[in-house]
Amino acid sequence: MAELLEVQGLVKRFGALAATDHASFEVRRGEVHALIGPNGAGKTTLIHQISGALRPDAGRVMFAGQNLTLASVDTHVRAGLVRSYQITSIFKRFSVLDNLVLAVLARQGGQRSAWRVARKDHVAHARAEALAQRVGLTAQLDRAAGSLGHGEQRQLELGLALAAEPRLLLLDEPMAGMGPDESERMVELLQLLREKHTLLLVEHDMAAVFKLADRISTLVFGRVIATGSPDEIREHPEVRKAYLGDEMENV
Ligand SMILES: Nc1ncnc2c1ncn2[C@@H]1O[C@H](COP(=O)(O)OP(=O)(O)OP(=O)(O)O)[C@@H](O)[C@H]1O
Repeated sequence: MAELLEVQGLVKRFGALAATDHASFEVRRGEVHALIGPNGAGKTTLIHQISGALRPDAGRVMFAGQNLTLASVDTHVRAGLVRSYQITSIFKRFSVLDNLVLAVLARQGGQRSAWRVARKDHVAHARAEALAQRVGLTAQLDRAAGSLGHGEQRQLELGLALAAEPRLLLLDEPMAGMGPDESERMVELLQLLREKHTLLLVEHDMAAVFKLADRISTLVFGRVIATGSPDEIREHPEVRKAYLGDEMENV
């Protein structure tokens, strides 16, 4: 089966407002899938439901054949569905290396004997260094995480998410608050990550989305009105009308 994630008719109501209103789309194994839409369309609410942070009122989340609709965030992470960009997960006074080591150890779970702990520590350090290299932070290993620039902190968050060995990585606005250089570096990094991971990203930076995505889903008023290739989405009359008029001029 090509689909890794199937989002089926997700509904989330806040009082009278349906923030997601029977939203459905699928993410295929190995693709970069972008979720776009105007402010308030329900993108974050949808990502929260997919990652397990928010319980849907109706609908289903199927991941690799497993029904995760009502499962906890931990269960999602164990299944390989991991959300990045949780700035709180960085220990700002700890070094980059220590942050990554902790993330690797958290993934490995508890072991008892001192010999095992020592051996695990050695392996964890090696993994942490490899992760730092994957996210472009090898030169920053000993720096306190809180002293990193904004873009570098986002790189570290990616490294922390990768420590969980995700099959699907959810990225909520990875370019937010970045200048053009930092954005470009993040696009390059995501291009590298796509070789090993399926990515689902919510992003307002349309240049980045159209550069990276294999397929794009457009959310308007809580519903997915179109899913398609970048060319199909660019030309889609409803998408242009609802969202992309101004945003699309340069893509
Ligand atoms: N906890 C909440 N309680 C009440 N209303 C909420 C809550 N969370 C979101 N909403 C509302 O649900 C709608 C969808 O919000 P959401 O943040 O999911 O949209 P979004 O597409 O991510 O927007 P943006 O692009 O601006 O981040 C909005 O009208 C928002 O005000």
